[in-house]
Amino acid sequence: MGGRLLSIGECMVELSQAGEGLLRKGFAGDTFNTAWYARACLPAEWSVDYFTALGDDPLSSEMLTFMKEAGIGTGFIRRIEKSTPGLYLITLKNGERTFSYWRDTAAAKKLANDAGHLRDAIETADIVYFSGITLGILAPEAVETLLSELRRAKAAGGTVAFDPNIRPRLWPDRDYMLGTIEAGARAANLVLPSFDDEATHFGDATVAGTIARYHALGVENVVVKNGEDGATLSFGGGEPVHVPAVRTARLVDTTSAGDSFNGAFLSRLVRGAAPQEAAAYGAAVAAVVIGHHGALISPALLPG
Ligand SMILES: O=C(O)C(=O)C[C@H](O)[C@H](O)CO
Repeated sequence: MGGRLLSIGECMVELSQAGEGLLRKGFAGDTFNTAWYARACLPAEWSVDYFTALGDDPLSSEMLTFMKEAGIGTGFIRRIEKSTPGLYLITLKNGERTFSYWRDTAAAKKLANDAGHLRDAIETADIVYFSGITLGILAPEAVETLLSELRRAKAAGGTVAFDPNIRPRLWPDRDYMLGTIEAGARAANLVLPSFDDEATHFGDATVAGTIARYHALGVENVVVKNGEDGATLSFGGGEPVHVPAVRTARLVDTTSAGDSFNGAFLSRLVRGAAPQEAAAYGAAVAAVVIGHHGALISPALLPG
């Protein structure tokens, strides 16, 4: 049986290294990356839609075509006059990535300005996915609009999945950032944080500490990703389960490791796989993704 996954956030123009003095242009952004990997891993009976706002410029049109060609639904994407998409550049040091951004005026900042439009998209989805980056690019009123629609979906019995994906540069101050990430988690029933981010920003000493903190906020299901130390899952009050990472033969670029894990994990979970089995698949997909440059790799390279 099929269904519909909706991912909400910002897709940017991505510049990644392509040899001496050359940059490759791609399109990526955390929630879009997750949509991409979910699309690649789900059967055709499932649809995957992306929700954002784009400009009316040629690059926005190119991005839309790219999404459509990947089989991702673009029917809810609004175009905003005289706007352009954001852009980011990946700089690598031993495979570990750093990002530089040009996104302050991106059309995506207006994605949650229309509550009715958000509701139309969210109401018909079986699972909705968003991140701390989605919240970080929005004005406070728009954060509230988005979160209230997500709370509604959760109350109606839907799955709302959230990756805190903490990017301090997006936020005006630390307290607002942490408070808004917590509000995002409370609107969700599945949270997929990365331990290094949580340790750095929330001060968690252990993975168990991260799990306990999200359960204390009322989140039912928590999946903590911890790089090469694997993932720990705590579902519905059961005992936490550890799933090891899959070793990669060559580490090229860690961009999108967590996003691809999320997409592959959700693609199995929504079809009834046990969380542990879904996480093992997420780990296998992420291990392949970090062997290549940029956030998105060809679906043909992914394990089945
Ligand atoms: O950092 C961001 O805002 C991005 O969305 C860029 C990358 O694709 C993303 O961070 C990878 O997780």
